Amino acid sequence: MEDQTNIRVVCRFRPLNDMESQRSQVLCVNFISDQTVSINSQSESAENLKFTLDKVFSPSSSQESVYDFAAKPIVEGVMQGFNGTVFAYGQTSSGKTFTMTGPNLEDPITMGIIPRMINTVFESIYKSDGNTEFTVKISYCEIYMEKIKDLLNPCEVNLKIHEDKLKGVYIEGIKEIHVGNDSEVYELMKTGSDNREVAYTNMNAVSSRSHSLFIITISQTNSKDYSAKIGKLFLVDLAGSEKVGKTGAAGLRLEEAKHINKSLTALGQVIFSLTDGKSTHIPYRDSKLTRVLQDSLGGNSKTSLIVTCSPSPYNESETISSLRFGIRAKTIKNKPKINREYTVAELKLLLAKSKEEIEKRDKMITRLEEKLKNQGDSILDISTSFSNPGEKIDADDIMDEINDLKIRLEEQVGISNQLKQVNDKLIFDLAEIKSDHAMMSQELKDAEQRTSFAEKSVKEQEAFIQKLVMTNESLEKNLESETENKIALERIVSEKESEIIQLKQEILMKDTQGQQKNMNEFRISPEEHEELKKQISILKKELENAKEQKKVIVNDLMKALDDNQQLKDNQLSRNRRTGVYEIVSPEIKNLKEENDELKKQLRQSQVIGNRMSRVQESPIEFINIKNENEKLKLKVLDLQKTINDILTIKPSETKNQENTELKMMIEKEKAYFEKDRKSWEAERESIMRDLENRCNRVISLEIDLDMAKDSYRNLEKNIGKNEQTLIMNIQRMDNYLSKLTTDLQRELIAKQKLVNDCQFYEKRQKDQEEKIKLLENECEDLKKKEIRLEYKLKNNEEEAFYGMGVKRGPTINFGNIRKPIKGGFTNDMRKSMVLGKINEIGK
Ligand SMILES: Nc1ncnc2c1ncn2[C@@H]1O[C@H](COP(=O)(O)OP(=O)(O)OP(=O)(O)O)[C@@H](O)[C@H]1O
Repeated sequence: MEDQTNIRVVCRFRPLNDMESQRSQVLCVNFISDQTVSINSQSESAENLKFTLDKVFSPSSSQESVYDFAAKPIVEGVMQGFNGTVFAYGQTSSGKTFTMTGPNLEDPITMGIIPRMINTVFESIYKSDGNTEFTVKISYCEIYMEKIKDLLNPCEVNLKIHEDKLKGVYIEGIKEIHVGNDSEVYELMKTGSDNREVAYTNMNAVSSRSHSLFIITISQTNSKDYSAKIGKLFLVDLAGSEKVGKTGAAGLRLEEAKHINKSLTALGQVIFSLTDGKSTHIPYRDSKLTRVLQDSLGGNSKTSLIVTCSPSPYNESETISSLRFGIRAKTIKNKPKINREYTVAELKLLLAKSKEEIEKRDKMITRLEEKLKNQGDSILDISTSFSNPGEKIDADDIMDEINDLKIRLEEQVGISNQLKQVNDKLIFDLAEIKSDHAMMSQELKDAEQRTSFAEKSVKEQEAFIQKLVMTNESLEKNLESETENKIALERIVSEKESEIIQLKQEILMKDTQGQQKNMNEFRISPEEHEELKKQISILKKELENAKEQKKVIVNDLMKALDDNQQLKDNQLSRNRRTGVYEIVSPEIKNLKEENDELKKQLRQSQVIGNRMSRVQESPIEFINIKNENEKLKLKVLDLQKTINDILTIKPSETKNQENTELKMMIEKEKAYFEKDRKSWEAERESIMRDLENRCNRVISLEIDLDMAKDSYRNLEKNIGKNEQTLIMNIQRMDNYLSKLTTDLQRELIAKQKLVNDCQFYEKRQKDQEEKIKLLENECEDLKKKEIRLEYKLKNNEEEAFYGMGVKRGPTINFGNIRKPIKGGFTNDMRKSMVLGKINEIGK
């Protein structure tokens, strides 16, 4: 018979909060003892409001003390393979979340029941002997508006509840996460809490609008005797029972409140039905909450209920109703049992016992048979002794013997039933193993497929890498040719620059002050240089021509001057004769002097003419000539003026004729001078024009040069840019290559892992196959044994009923059990073990 235990119910009062203290500092509660509390109320008598629970915690109680009393025994039970539940019930803001979770998960003082339980679980695991393998799985969900949402997989918002013979009540499809230490659990708690539905209400700044369920599943496997246990722990933080008026709920909050109150009413109904002693139907299915808590309330679970209360008179009625709820729940009886599997040793013992019993029965049967033979067919002679043939026996002895046989028969039936159960279980395990086998074969196939995919992708990547390497090579070639181009260009540019420097030097040599503005940057191309040379030679030629012309002019002028001199001499002699000489002699003298000067200057101009031939070498010469020309021009003008002045002198009548002749001569001279001057002027202008052209040409060449320089700079920049782009491309290619290499390595590792997995699965599969074979053999043996047993039992029954002389079938020999019976594992455990192994391989 299963042991029944009551739900452990405690209540916890929190301190007054700010709002309550402002209303009244007085408490509505009297702590009579550590198990009894009474509420002061105007409406009801104190006696009615006295509540005795398993424990009462005052506002000063610590988190640790609540845990030690209300939760620690539950978690200890879970470690032994029991199911356990701790749930907090109370009005909104009464301290349910504070008690269950606590304000800080990792603070040893304020941490609530859930983190403390996790600590205890892991401590127990660490302390356990090395023969037991544990797995711890966490699930976390909430029931919000009658829908179950997976808090560790928030996209699942409407999970379904199912029930099954082996698993009991469970939430289908809920995410179960394996954990290895308490920090991992805290992380999951935080993640889950972030996904919870909470809201601000008038009563609580962070009020839970849903019931939360934190589920810890602890599986244990003993590696020595293969016994296995599974304990499931439900930690439930209910949404607050609340008065809509007080919380100020409206809209969505009101809808939430309606659902909360509805599910809490259903919980109350379940508790009422469980405890009224009359109900045959327990309305677990009325709400998701009661359905999930089915095992915790009246089922296979050790359960604690923590009723949280406010000590303020303002919440007096809610406190009373919560305590009444607790009192009612206290009478619920649960039937917790260890969720375990038979060990091999236990099964062996069971079989050995059966074997022994069967042998005993066989002996008895033989003896009875012998007796029957000795006694003949008369079954009426019951005075025959069983033990000593021939001796008269007592009828009471025979009746005792028959009773004894009956008891043994019952025992045999019990053993047979047990064996039947074991057999059923083995058949079930066999089916599971077969399905596992199929699953693993599928996984193996998948793994093989993945391996072939991986190999294919590795090949593709290798081809791609090959392609990239080729691209890289061609890019490198391009870069090389670009670099060569660049070097060639640089060479050309440097040649040009040296030419330009040369030209610059040449031009600098020709540079004149004032005419040349800023020739520092002067650079021309060789073509332009050639062009310039050509122009200079043309200029030279022109200059030669001009020189020739000038020579002619100078000769003419010299001749004219000689003629003039002669004329003057004649005039002088004539004047001497006529007495005019005295008058004009100073002017004539001056004129002569001027004439001499002019001659001198003309000679000089010949020198200048020669210098002009060198003008192409230096514009300075040209300027000098120009200046001298200007001076000469001025002198000619002066001379002209003097001649004019002389001509304007009114001589005596006798002189008039000579004067006229002189005038004519002077006019003639003047005409020569004028002609000469004009030709000089023309020559000067042509030189000036030429110079101007050359300057313009130089400027245009300078502009062209600047443009060439710009395009060179652009070219250089572009080359730089191209080079940079190429370098970047190469770097990118390098990076991509190294990434691909890493990917390849990763793929290879994954492939290796897959191969390992495959090997592991293959091995596992072989093991499973062996196990299946073993189990099948064992099944066969058991079946045979069962048949034999049934047969024997039937015989015994018949024998006992009819006495001796009953016809019996042939005797079946019992075969020895050849191999020990190994306890099977549940599917969950097997999976978790596999996962554990995979994780190990992964590490
Ligand atoms: N025992 C306690 N000691 C100190 N402070 C407490 C205690 N219990 C609750 N509190 C404080 O009271 C406030 C409400 O508590 P909590 O949120 O745990 O209430 P609740 O019952 O979970 O409310 P709801 O149902 O609205 O979610 C919080 O600020 C909490 O820190």
